[in-house]
Amino acid sequence: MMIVPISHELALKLIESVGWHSDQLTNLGPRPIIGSLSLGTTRQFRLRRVNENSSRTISIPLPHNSLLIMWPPCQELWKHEVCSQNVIDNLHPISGSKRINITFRQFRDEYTAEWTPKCSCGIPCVLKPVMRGSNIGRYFYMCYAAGVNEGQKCEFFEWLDVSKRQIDYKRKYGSFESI
Ligand SMILES: O=C(O)CCC(=O)C(=O)O
Ligand SMILES: [Fe+2]
Repeated sequence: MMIVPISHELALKLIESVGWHSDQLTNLGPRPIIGSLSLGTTRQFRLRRVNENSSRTISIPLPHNSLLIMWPPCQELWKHEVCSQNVIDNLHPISGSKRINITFRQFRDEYTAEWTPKCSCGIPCVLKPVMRGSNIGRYFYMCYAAGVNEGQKCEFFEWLDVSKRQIDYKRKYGSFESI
């Protein structure tokens, strides 16, 4: 059983489709667990590896009342999408062609905006995993623009020290809820 504290985010959305992405780690922290409850019409949830050029994908149908859990390191190693679909032959008796998605995410206390460094452009950085080489498994902060728009970025770089972040948080606020 997993108890979800009320500080955690519940996002309720009408999701027809969402393109290839990994969920941003910046406010979740490394290795998040993300739950996605589907209601209404069935959609295909597709996964592909971040670093593979091949078009190989895994497809998982998300029928009414199903709970998909993205365990770590899903966000680090995989991208996901929810495909739009021809709904003529896939109507739910109540919602028809509509799908409602409730996403459960834990926004960890020590990864709020307060703890996110700002890059040389003056905007909060994004948190990224190292995907190859000797530092694989570590995380670093980089310019937000570099993450979304290669070429228009500053060169800001800062390692995340997970243990130090937890210690700093405890020192400042005295308690630690998100372990
Ligand atoms: O609709 C879903 O099941 C997943 C939605 C999603 O990937 C997201 O909100 O980041
Ligand atoms: Fe997502």
